[in-house]
Amino acid sequence: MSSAARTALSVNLNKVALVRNTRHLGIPSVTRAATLCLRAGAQGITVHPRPDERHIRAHDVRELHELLKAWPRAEFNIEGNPFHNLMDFVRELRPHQCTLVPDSEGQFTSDHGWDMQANATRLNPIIEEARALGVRVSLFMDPVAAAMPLVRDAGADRIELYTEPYAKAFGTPAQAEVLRSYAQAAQAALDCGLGVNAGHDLNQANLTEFLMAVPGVSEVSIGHAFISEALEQGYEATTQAYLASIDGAFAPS
Ligand SMILES: CC(=O)[C@@H](O)[C@H](O)COP(=O)(O)O
Ligand SMILES: NCC(=O)COP(=O)(O)O
Repeated sequence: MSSAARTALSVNLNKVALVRNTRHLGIPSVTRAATLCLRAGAQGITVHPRPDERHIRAHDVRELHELLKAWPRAEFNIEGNPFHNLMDFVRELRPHQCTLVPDSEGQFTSDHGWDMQANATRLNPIIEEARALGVRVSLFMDPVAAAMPLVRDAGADRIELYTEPYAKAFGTPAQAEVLRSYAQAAQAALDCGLGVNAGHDLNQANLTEFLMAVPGVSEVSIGHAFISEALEQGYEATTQAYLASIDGAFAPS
């Protein structure tokens, strides 16, 4: 195993809640999904409580916060737009990490990072408030190296690289060039003293090559593919498969 710090797996449970919400029966259970993934070795849980509550609802966030008290080594990451409902959860629950995402209220899914030229000034007090509450702050970002000093100057602790463009390029001739942009953005973030997270459309097929190419990834948050695969393999086997994919990136070459 290389000396590089191992990337943590944070399982995003949005899609468990999405299925749960289609009946008034409370199943599949979000908290049971979290328990099974944590038992299998996942290092964290992520949720994105969108304002329209299409999937994760406020009670899910509170129930997961309570559940995670029994898992002191696991982290709770709450994602959202800080100018919508995210800060209410940050102030009430003080999760280990909040990830600020520039989504509109009705957006189909997250599909871009912050424009720091346009938003750094209004983000700074939000970031300072969350950090004063003891919450690590990560900004959802496109892989643009030149933006990383602006993230640092805004006071954030980490970035989360938005990885859908990589997922789309995976397995195509464009993969190597796209990966270079992620590696350069990650290195620029590290050079600014920022931590590096990554997420969106990562899966068992594309994760290892991403982590082998992109330096210093502290955490990957994975949901849609993970839950899709868990429907077939189960939570335990799926968690173990992702942990093995992460280990594969750090195995001696
Ligand atoms: C920010 C991001 O890329 C994802 O974490 C996001 O949570 C996906 O949201 P949906 O699950 O609503 O597509
Ligand atoms: N921040 C990314 C995340 O939490 C899950 O994204 P996805 O795997 O559902 O695309």
